[in-house]
Amino acid sequence: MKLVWFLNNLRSHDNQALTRACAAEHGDEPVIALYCFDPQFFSSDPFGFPRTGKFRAQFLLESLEDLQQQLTDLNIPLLIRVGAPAQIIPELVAEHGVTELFLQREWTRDERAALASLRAAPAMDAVHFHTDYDQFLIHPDDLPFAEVTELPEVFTQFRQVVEQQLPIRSPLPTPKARLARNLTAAGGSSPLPTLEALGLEQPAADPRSAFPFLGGSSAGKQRIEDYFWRSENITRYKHTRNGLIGTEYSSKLSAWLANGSLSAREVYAELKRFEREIRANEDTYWLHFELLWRDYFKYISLKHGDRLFALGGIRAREYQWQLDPEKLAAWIDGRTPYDFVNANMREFAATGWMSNRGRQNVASYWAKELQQDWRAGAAWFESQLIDYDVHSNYGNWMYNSGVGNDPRDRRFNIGRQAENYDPDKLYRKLWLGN
Ligand SMILES: Cc1cc2nc3c(=O)[nH]c(=O)nc-3n(C[C@H](O)[C@H](O)[C@H](O)COP(=O)(O)OP(=O)(O)OC[C@H]3O[C@@H](n4cnc5c(N)ncnc54)[C@H](O)[C@@H]3O)c2cc1C
Repeated sequence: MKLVWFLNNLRSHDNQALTRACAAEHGDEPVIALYCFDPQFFSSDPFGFPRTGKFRAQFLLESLEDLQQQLTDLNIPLLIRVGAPAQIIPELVAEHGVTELFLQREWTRDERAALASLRAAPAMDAVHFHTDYDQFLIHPDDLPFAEVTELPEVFTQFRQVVEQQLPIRSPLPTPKARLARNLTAAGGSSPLPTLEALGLEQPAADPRSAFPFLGGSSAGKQRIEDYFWRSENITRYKHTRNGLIGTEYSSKLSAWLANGSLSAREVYAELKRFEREIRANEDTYWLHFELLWRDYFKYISLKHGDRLFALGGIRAREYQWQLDPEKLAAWIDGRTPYDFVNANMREFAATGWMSNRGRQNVASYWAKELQQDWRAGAAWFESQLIDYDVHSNYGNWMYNSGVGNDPRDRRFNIGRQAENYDPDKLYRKLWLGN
């Protein structure tokens, strides 16, 4: 029996692990799928925040429900388990005679540790692991560097190299459906846990939210349909992307990309099709540009490993960091001297979403103006963000805190940012009232 262990690749299309497991050379051998709610990602972090908060947990449950339906259409059961993979997977191996395991390759600290514990389980000795990088736009094997250590530290240099020389692989098709009897292999699909069972409360819907979308590939594809093809707002993207209010100022694709219900390759392929069939302009190009930022932070994390989480960051810079619990609470609650910071933090607390402009400002305020431990800010984001992605979150936090890859080491003038991006105070009024 073959087991596909789903991580942040929650889709049945353009999925290397699933495609390999279903490949013809393996014949009709049963294929089963698994998602593990790993308790380490639902525990409290060192700053006391739940590592996965209610907004992302809700989005994850919706994504899994959608994935389970997609896999059912392929006659593949999706088993759901709550527990450490190093315990759950060996049990499945022993019970069902699993001989091959297929998964997306991850490299960050906690994901590596989970995999190392799994490999160490005696039951796994006879299991063949197949791992593939599947979260990038540009596959690591296609990079023109012999070693990851040769990757440029500055985004522009990275972009110039990858943009000019490199192919972007086409998305893989969804595998063919298996025989109907495969659907009941290993006892068939299992129900999802509730939010309450995960120790979280149901988030209240806020009508002001800029991210009112559901999780899952179906909703992600619908968002591409709406943002690209129906409204054609993608043709205005570069001019609207610094907006603060509503669903349309930016693509909002990040949350589906983060848990892999959409792949970066498929977004890119759809963008290229739109450019061929409707229009290509500077705005449509800019989405490609931003997807390269996403890849860049993944490569920076691949290059620097656990330095991603170090106080001195990848630059090993020494600042006089402090951590004042009252300042942390005031920042989180939106009670700072800056109404622009407060509006963003209130939006974040109420919805799990914040614009890129907001994220830059509140991070700069926390780390550069207050000089508070940037990792506490990053941890609050990790807890709260619907679109949390370990590479993008810690990479951007380092960048904005002066310990990452910003060659100019900028500090935001928050008063001026508020005037430029919220000149009529509409955004601040929306979240703070009058
Ligand atoms: C402090 C801080 C923390 C952040 N944490 C995360 C995070 O955990 N997860 C996350 O996906 N993004 C993170 N970002 C990056 C960025 O803010 C979001 O990707 C973006 O706001 C998501 O909205 P969108 O999908 O509408 O983006 P768009 O503007 O429509 O961009 C399209 C896509 O490009 C990628 N992208 C855009 N900007 C960036 C960027 N600066 N870094 C990496 N990728 C980018 C995203 O995948 C995004 O979906 C963070 C930024 C900051 C300043």
